Amino acid sequence: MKTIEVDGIKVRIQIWDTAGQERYQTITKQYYRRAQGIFLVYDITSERSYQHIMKWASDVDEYAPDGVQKILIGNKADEEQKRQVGKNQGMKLAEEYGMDFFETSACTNYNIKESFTRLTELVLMAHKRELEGLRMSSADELNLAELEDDGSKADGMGNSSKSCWC
Ligand SMILES: Nc1nc2c(ncn2[C@@H]2O[C@H](COP(=O)(O)OP(=O)(O)OP(=O)(O)O)[C@@H](O)[C@H]2O)c(=O)[nH]1
Repeated sequence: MKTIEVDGIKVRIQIWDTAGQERYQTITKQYYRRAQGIFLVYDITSERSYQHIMKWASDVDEYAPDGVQKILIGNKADEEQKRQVGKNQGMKLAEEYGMDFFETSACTNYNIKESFTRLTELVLMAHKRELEGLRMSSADELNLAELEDDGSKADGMGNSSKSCWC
C-alpha cells in the first residue's frame, strides 16, 4: 500500500509485483483480474525482456478487465553502458499499443514517482469516465421513464379530450 497525491487528491494504491518466471504464470494471471492499472516492464539491458513484452501484453488483454490502464516501462535506465534496447524502440512499441512510456531506474529512482503518478492519474480518469457513463445512462433511463409516463398521461388526456370532443 502506498499513498500518492494526484491533482491534490490523496490516493491509496495497492501494488502487486508479479513474478516474471513462466512457472508462476497461473498465479500471476489471477492478479490481473482485479487490476486497474498495469506496468508492462522490460529491462533496457535485455533485448529478450523487450521481446517478451508482446507475450505480457497479450496475457493482459486476455485476463485483465477491459478498462485496465497500461503503461510501458523500460527499467534499468541507469545501466546506459549495457543498453540493448533503444529508447526509440520503447517509444515505438508503446505507440503501437497506445500506451504511455517511461524509462525508469529503480536504483536511482529516475521516473519512478512520475510513472506511478501517471498510471494513477489514468486510472482515476478512466474511473471518472465510467461513473460519468453510468450517470448518463441512468439519466437516460429516467428521461425514458418520464417520457413513458408523459406518454401515458398524454394518451389518457387524449382519450378524455377525445371523449369530450365527440
Ligand atoms: N541497475 C539496476 N538494477 C536493477 C534495477 N531494477 C532492478 N534491478 C536489479 O535487477 C535484478 C532483478 O530485480 P527484480 O526486482 O528481482 O526483478 P523482477 O522483474 O521482479 O524479477 P522476477 O522475480 O522475475 O519477477 C535485481 O538484482 C535488482 O537489483 C534498476 O533500475 N537498475
